[in-house]
Amino acid sequence: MSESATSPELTARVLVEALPYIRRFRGKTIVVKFGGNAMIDDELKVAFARDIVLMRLVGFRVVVVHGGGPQIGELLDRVGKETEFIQGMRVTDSETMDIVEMVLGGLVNKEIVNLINAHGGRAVGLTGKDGGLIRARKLEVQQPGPENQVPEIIDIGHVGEVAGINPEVVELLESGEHIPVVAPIGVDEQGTSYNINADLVAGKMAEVLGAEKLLLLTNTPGVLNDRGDLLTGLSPAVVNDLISDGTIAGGMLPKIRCALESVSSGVRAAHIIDGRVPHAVLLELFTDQGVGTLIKGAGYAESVGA
Ligand SMILES: Nc1ncnc2c1ncn2[C@@H]1O[C@H](COP(=O)(O)OP(=O)(O)O)[C@@H](O)[C@H]1O
Ligand SMILES: CC(=O)N[C@@H](CCC(=O)OP(=O)(O)O)C(=O)O
Repeated sequence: MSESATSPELTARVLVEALPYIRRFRGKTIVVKFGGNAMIDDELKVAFARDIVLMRLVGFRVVVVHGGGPQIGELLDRVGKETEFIQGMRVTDSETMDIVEMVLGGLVNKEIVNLINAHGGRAVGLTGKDGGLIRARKLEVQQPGPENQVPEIIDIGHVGEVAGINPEVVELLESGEHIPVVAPIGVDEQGTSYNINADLVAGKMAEVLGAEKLLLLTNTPGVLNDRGDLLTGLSPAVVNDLISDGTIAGGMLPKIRCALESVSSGVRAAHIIDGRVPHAVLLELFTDQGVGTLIKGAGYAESVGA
């Protein structure tokens, strides 16, 4: 249905049907990760911004964490710098780190803030440096060697993982009904900057804030098997098998790992959903028509009445 194909009756029905979902999630924290690959279409970006504004206005405590991989790649390309990924992580030397910081903390962060504000929200952009939000440590990447040999640890530069999150600044913004928009850059005790995969930041943010839901928007319908079927209700054992046989690879690795970790640390549910579908966030939150891959945590309630 196109956005204009509505009638007053239909609008009223849709609003009434949304009521139980609004009651369920009002006052609860929803962390939404907006992936770089779902962020390249202007209309989708506007639909996303409107979804976020609506969520906040009906009383959900929404935190946006964004990526920007394709946008970083584009600028690196323009300046003639090659880039490489190892296990879904961008190898980041000092020069690349400067570009990452400019693109994520500058261009991408401010574009999202601007869009949300243009549609009536009150977004405030942050990197992990602001208010000491994200403490990082260098990520150790293990490259599996031949059988029975100790895996080799390889250095991929300024790539970090989350050592800690200080949620004070986010809580302060939320209490003023602002929408925090977080770029995945962290800093260690020495003040060194780190490029952190945005999925990892979103997962930890959801854990620390005790989120009801973690929504990871990406550019596929969810986790797919080797025949391209959508998989859902995945357990850690099944995920490990899918990683071992290479079905889950590349950018899906950090996504699925952080989804599993977040639900085992108290987040009620993590969803990997298709950000190319207009209003994917609203479809997930306000309807029973689950989209994408759902990973349930303890205490996940199946129905809105629960
Ligand atoms: N089993 C899988 N199911 C779905 N996507 C997969 C799978 N394994 C690898 N991928 C890849 O992971 C990509 C999503 O990760 P990524 O490109 O990092 O997205 P984002 O920019 O949204 O974080 C998909 O486009 C796909 O190419
Ligand atoms: C270490 C690492 O790989 N960092 C990512 C950060 C951005 C990101 O995660 O963007 P997407 O969500 O769009 O993939 C990068 O440099 O691309």
